[in-house]
Parts: sequence; structure tokens; C-alpha cells
Amino acid sequence: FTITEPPMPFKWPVVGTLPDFIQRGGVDKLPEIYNNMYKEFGTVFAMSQMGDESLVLSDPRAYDSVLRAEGKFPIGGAEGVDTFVNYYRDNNITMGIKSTSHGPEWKEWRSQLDPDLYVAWKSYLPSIAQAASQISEVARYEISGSDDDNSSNNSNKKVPFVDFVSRSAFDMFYTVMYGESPQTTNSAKVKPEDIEFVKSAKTAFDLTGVMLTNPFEKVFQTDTFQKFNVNMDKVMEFGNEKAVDYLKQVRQESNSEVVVETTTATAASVVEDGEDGSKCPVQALKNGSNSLIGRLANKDVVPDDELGTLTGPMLMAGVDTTAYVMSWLYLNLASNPDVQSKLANELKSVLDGADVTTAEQMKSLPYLEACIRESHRLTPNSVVNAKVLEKDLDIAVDGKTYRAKAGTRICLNLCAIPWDEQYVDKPLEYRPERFMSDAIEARKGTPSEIIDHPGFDDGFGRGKRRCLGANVAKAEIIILAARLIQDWEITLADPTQKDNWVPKQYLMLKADPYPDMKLTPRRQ
Ligand code: HEM
Repeated sequence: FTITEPPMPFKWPVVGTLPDFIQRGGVDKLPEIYNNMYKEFGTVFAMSQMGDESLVLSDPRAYDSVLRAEGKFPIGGAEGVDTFVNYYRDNNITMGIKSTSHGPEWKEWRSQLDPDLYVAWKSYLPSIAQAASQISEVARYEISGSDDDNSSNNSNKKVPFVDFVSRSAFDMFYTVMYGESPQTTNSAKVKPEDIEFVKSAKTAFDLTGVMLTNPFEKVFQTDTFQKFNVNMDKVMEFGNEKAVDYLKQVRQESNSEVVVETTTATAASVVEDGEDGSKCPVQALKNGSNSLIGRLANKDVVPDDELGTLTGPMLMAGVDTTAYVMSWLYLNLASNPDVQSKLANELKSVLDGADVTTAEQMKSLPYLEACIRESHRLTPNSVVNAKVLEKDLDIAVDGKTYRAKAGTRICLNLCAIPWDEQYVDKPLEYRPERFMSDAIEARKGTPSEIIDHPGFDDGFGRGKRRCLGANVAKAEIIILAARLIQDWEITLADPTQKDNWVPKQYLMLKADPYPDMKLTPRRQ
């Protein structure tokens, strides 16, 4: 077979295709650029920015061949975020370093964590549901500053909706890690240091996005770079202190009260002990089975001092990511009241006010699942899914073969086929019905079935480096949406602001500006 050179914009010496990228609108127009280049060049095109080579594939079947070629230690998407990688190396954050490498140390790290997070996700559902219920209870008061919609006194206004969503993500994921919610969404209960953490994590995340898309910030160690480091220091310090305090507390408790075998553990943890093949040691930490850190400490697979370096990076990875996805979902639901009413009806008829606490309940909500899936199609949290090749690879697409060298970033373009009217009817409309089983069935055997390819399902990546928190994050998104939409009708505070935002690139895509929301009780 012959090797085809992928089409690409004009490539200059040193800067490569960067001038073309800037001319097309640069970072601020990222989704548009990837969509337009697909229209101009077709399902395969290349980009080259300052020596950073990318091959962009818009057909997920071609991306599958990259996944099939994954070796024992594939390079993870997180490794591409070199601001984090460098920070972890410079500051010797052991668990951060392991998570962003691709040798045996990554494998060891992953096998230490997978059983108690990726596999054991179901055991955390009841505590996530409890955190979600506490979040929903205070939602309207915290967002509008009043429990009375007719109150004209808005001076007490507290948290913008999008920040409330970030705090919700923190409350839920912290609950997974430590077994109870810090309730940062509740102004009467929040601890200032927890709010400080959410702010620092969010700032570090956003600044990472700025530096990734503008390498000069790093090279010249600008204010952005310094600010990033200060915020990362705060995140790591917080993580370390929390882990140390927690371990001290639970070890004291377990000394005074020895818990014998799993018979005293929660029902959920007993189920998971079977599922992941693990056994609680005889002298388990009290309540350890309710939280990720407790479970890891119980098993003694991660030394205590390494647990400290795990907490900061995990809270970072697990908070703003989930918040981005949830904020898109609520924006789509608020912008499409008919969809939201239909969702509220499904929730009422299936749950009748109850919380989602089991995997079976999660599966019994097809319309909610379709709302989340459609939100990812229309407003993905990232322009691409990406992998860096470990070795040279030939990729066959539509009868042509493209050769990609080791080190090339292979991207699956999420802003092309999912927005193409050739495959999707009225692609710019939010219509979850397209992902209901009858619609999926009707697409089978037609070109449109490509939008049901697993590569387009969610934003967690695929293959051996699929997101460690994928199952828990998905559960958090479903559980909180089920609770909030049962309790509240979420509408745009100012309906004229519908569609008055653009998707803007930070570390991921965010609606900018994110509109204010209004919550009205549903149960009255
Ligand atoms: C909706 C929320 C989330 C999204 C969209 C997301 C997305 C991603 C993506 C795209 C990757 C790279 C996958 C690849 O290399 O192919 C990743 C990796 C990772 N994520 Fe998430 N993530 C989310 C939530 C979380 C949570 C809750 C955690 C908490 C543990 C987490 C921890 C990680 C870690 C540790 C990795 C590196 C895994 C590895 O390289 O083996 N993420 N995530």
C-alpha cells in the first residue's frame, strides 16, 4: 500500500501551522476551527505547532486502530498537560508523578487505585446521594440569596450558579474520598479552607488551560505561571493536611475500637469486597470501607506518606472536570424547558422523590442518560480526545493509509461528525430523543449510526488510560441531576441570555459568560 500524506494548512519552518491557526481565530475559536478544518480537509488532517505534531481524525473507527495498537504502558492524555507533569516532578509529588508517567510505575499506581475506585464505584453511591441531597436542600437559597422568589431583596445574593456547581462537584468527590461531605455548598456549614481549596483548584485548572494554549506563559515564567504554582502549592498542602488528619483520626479510632472482619462493614462494601476480589484486613479502620482513602489505608497498599501526595492530585482531577460536564448539562436543560419538563416527568415516575442510590436506578432513567449523552454531543467538555503514540503507526481511513510517527498526538475530533447535518438532524439543537433506544435502533445500518460509536459516548477517554474516576464521575452527574431536577425547575435568570455565550477553552471548554440561573420549587 502507499502512504498518503495527510492534508494540512501551510507549514512554516519552526512555527509550523501556527500562523494558520492564529489566522483562523486561535484558542478563542477552538471548536469552530476543528469543525471548519473537518469541512475543508475531510476526516483526516494534520497540524504542527512549534514542533508539536498532531493528526486529527474525525472518524472514531479510525481512532479505534490507535487504541488497538496500545502497548503495555500507553501514554496517558493527562501526560499531555505538562504544566501538571512539571509541577509534580519539580515538587516530588510521588502519586502525581506516577499518574502522569507511562512505565511500570504508572501500572503499579493504577492497580493500587483501580479496585477501590474504578471497580468499586457502586459502593459510593449512597454517600454521593446523601451529599447530593444536602446540596439540593440549600441550592435555591445559596444561588438566589433568598428562599422566597418574590423577594426583591437580592443584596444577599451569594454564589453564581456555575460556582455552586463546582462546589457541588467538590462536595461529592470529597465524600467519595473521605466518606462525608464538607458541605461547601452550604454557607452556614462551609469551612473557609475548603472554599479556598475549591478556588485554588479551579484557578490552577483554568491557568493550566491558558498556559497549554500559550506556551510563552511558561517559557517566560509570567505572572500566570507564578500564580499557577501558588495555587498548586495550596492544593497540595490542603490535600496533604487532609490525608494526615484523616489517617490520624481513623487510626486513633481503630486503636480504641477494633473492627472485626467485613461483617461490621456496610452492605455496599460487602458487595464490593466480592466484586474486586479484595478482602478487608481483620483490623480494619473504623468506617474505612466507606471512603476511598479509608479503603486504601485499610489494605495498606499505599503507604501513609504517599496517601498525602495522592489526595491533592486526585481532588484536582476529580472536581473541576465533573463541574465542567455538569455545568453544560444544566445550561442545556435550562435553555430547553420542554426537555427539562420531560426529564422531570421521567424522574417523578421512576423515582417518585427518592434519591438514586443504586446502579439499577441509574439504568432505569434512559431519558436522563440521553440528556447527558446529548449534552456531550452538542457541548463536549473538550474539543478532542487525544492520545500520544508510543511507536510509529499506520492508520487506514477510507482506503488510504496515513503514517504517524511515535510522539504524534492523535486526536479524535468531537466537533466534526457529531455536529454534521449529514449524520445528525438539526445538529445545533439539543434533542436528547436522538439517544433514546428507538432512535438508536432506527439509525442502525445507516451512515448516521456513526454517532452511536463508543468513541462519542463520553469525555472520559478510552483504552487502558481511560479516566480512573469515570464511573464515579458519571454516577455523581446522574445522582445530582436526578436530585436537583426533582426538587427544582432550573431556568435562565434572564431568558434573553439564551445562547448568549460562546464555548471558551480553559483546560476544557466552558460556556463564557455562564448565565445566571433561577431555581423554582417543583414539589409545590
Ligand atoms: C466528568 C468528569 C471527568 C472527565 C470528563 C475526565 C476526563 C478524563 C480524560 C479525558 C482523561 C484522559 C484519558 C486518556 O488518557 O485517554 C482522564 C484521566 C484521568 N482522570 Fe479523569 N475525568 C473526569 C473525572 C475524574 C475524576 C472524578 C477523577 C478522580 C479520581 C479523575 C481522575 C483521573 C485520573 C487520575 C486520570 C489519569 C488516568 C491514567 O492516565 O491512567 N477524573 N480523565
